[in-house]
Order: sequence, then structure tokens, then C-alpha cells
Amino acid sequence: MDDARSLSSPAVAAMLCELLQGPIRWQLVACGFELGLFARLESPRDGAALATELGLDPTRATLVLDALCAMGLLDKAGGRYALTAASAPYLHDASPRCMRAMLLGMARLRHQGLDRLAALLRAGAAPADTAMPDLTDPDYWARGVAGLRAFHRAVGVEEMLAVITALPEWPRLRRVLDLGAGSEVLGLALAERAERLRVILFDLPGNIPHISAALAEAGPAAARVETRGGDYNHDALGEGHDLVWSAMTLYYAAPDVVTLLRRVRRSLAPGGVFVSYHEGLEGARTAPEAHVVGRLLPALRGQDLSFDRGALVEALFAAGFDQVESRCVPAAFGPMQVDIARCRDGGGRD
Ligand SMILES: C[S@@+](CC[C@H](N)C(=O)[O-])C[C@H]1O[C@@H](n2cnc3c(N)ncnc32)[C@H](O)[C@@H]1O
Repeated sequence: MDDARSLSSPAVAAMLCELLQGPIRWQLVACGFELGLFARLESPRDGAALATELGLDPTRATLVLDALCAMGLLDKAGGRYALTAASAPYLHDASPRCMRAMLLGMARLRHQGLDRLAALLRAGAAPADTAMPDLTDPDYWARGVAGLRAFHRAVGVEEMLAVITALPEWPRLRRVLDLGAGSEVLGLALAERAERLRVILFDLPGNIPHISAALAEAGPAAARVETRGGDYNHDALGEGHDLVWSAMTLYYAAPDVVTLLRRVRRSLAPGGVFVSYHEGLEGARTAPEAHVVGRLLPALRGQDLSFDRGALVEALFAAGFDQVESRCVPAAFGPMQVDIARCRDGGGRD
């Protein structure tokens, strides 16, 4: 749908009809998670028996199970339902790639206030849900890390690893800093890929206990992954990094992104490389559709954070990098801009 503006008239009509399906599809999946349906459908189950077990009306539950089959998420044979081989990794709670925490978290972020969209736009209307989260609430951080972990495991880590392992520097990377890491998943995957790597996961202190707890449960590669809690705007970033990776986090740079990138440059080892993985809006912030529409509600709540295409490249040059390569890569939540920055002099000095 990224180039919806080039659609023919019949295609626009078809797209408008198709829109009506979206909320129904999402609510069916949310309902499956909420009721614990997916967790019980690893192997085929009789629909009525499953409904009784969950205290549901069998006729209505069957309608929902049939709709999930129609979406391709369940199979039905002889009145018995089961997750499909393709959907089970993402829907079954016991799967490491289960998307439950990610999807429910993203729905909170992306859908909150949607039922009052028109009201939110009225002049003078105060967006009802701009309340700041309670940063002293451990559940807030636990939910955040769980959502990011689920995203990283299900789709993010493969997309990000592909970028990192394609770098010409990859074979000689030893020390990696993941700025605003969000979870342990990428750091662990890197450490598992190459024994030479030592990875530092830098994130806000509230996230660190949840990331460290997962590392403590992980395999031997976790010994080469360490966490550092702090605010990247104020706290030391360390030095001698061969790669500083930053994905979907530079929105929080303060007082501005150039200042942070300058500090990042100084934290690099000679020959080190910085990689940014963020969206890049185009067409006067009207594309790509995935980002403009997907992030609309946070934007209406005052969080219109997405970067314009080229803004980070400009900031990287302003921060003293003298070689910046930029390219667009496909990703689950829409195309991402990969900006790769280096310094001829090795980076650390001004
Ligand atoms: C949207 S998440 C992105 C996580 C991960 N890099 C990814 O690509 O999925 C943003 C991350 O940046 C972290 N973050 C935000 N502001 C920060 C700051 N000032 N210092 C350190 N980390 C910060 C958040 O805690 C969160 O984990």
C-alpha cells in the first residue's frame, strides 16, 4: 500500500472495501490471545469441547474459530481446529517467536484513541491519552522489554543481523555497542554468530534488570554480552567500539541528534563504523504509508518523532563523520533507512 497514490480507480475502490476487514482481523487475533485460544491449539481440538473448557458459548466460539481459519491462522479438519504450521511459531505462547507481547503492546501504542479520531482533531480538544507513563512502575519497563523482545525474536533480529553481517567491517568487528538496545536478542544473536564479539547493550536503567535477567538464563554466548544502564544523552558511551548500532532510538537524542552523534563518533575505535536503522519519511511526510499511517496515533498524541529521509545523513556529517552511505531495506513495519557512517581519520578525535 506504499504507493497507494498510483492505484487505478477500481483498485482504490477495492482497497476501500478491504479496509473494513482490518479491524475485524486484528480483533480476532487479539481475542485469540486474550482467551488463550492459540495456546490450546497446538494439536487439533474439537471446537465445542474447547469452548466449554474456556467457558465460552460453543456456537459463537465456533464462528470465531472459523473466521481464524478463513484468515489462514488455523486449520479445520473434521470439526477439529489447530494452529497451522506457519502460524504456530508466532501465535503459540510457548514459542520463542510468539508475537503476543509485541502485537498487544503495539496495538496499545498504535490504536489508543482510534475510536475518537475525529474528536481528537477538533480545535481546542485535548488529546485524552497523553498521560505520561509511570516510570517508577516496574511493570511499565517489563512490558516494554517483553514487547521489544517479542518483536526482535519474531522478525527484527533477522532483519538487523542481515544489515550488520553485510558490513565490510563484519569479519573484524570485536566490540559492539547497541545504543538503546531494547532487549538482549540482537546482542545475543551477534555473540552467538561470532565468538570474537563482545557486545554492550546500553539502555535506560529501568530496562536493564529485565534484559539482564534474560541474559542470565541464556546460553554461554551471554558471557560476552554485557548491559549498561544509563541515559545516552548524559552518561558515558565507553570507547573503542568497532560498531555502534542504533535502531529506532535516536528520537530521544537531547539536546539534539548531532550532539549525541558527535559523542558516538568519539566512542568509536579507529576504523569503527556507526550504523543507524531508522525510518525516512518522504514526500513532505506523506510516505511510506507504513510509517505515516502506522505512527499516526502517537503523532496525534504529540509524539511525531519519525525522521525525514536524509535528516540523519545530514546530522552525521554535522557530527563530524566524513563518509556516509545510505540505503533503504525492507522490514516488517515498513521500509527502513540504513545509514552507515565512518571517519577517514578513525573517528575518535575532533
Ligand atoms: C523503540 S525502542 C528500539 C529498541 C531497539 N533498538 C529496536 O530497534 O527495536 C527505543 C529504545 O531506546 C531506549 N532509550 C530511549 N531513550 C534512551 C536514552 N536516553 N538512553 C538510553 N536508551 C534510551 C528505550 O528504552 C528503548 O529500549
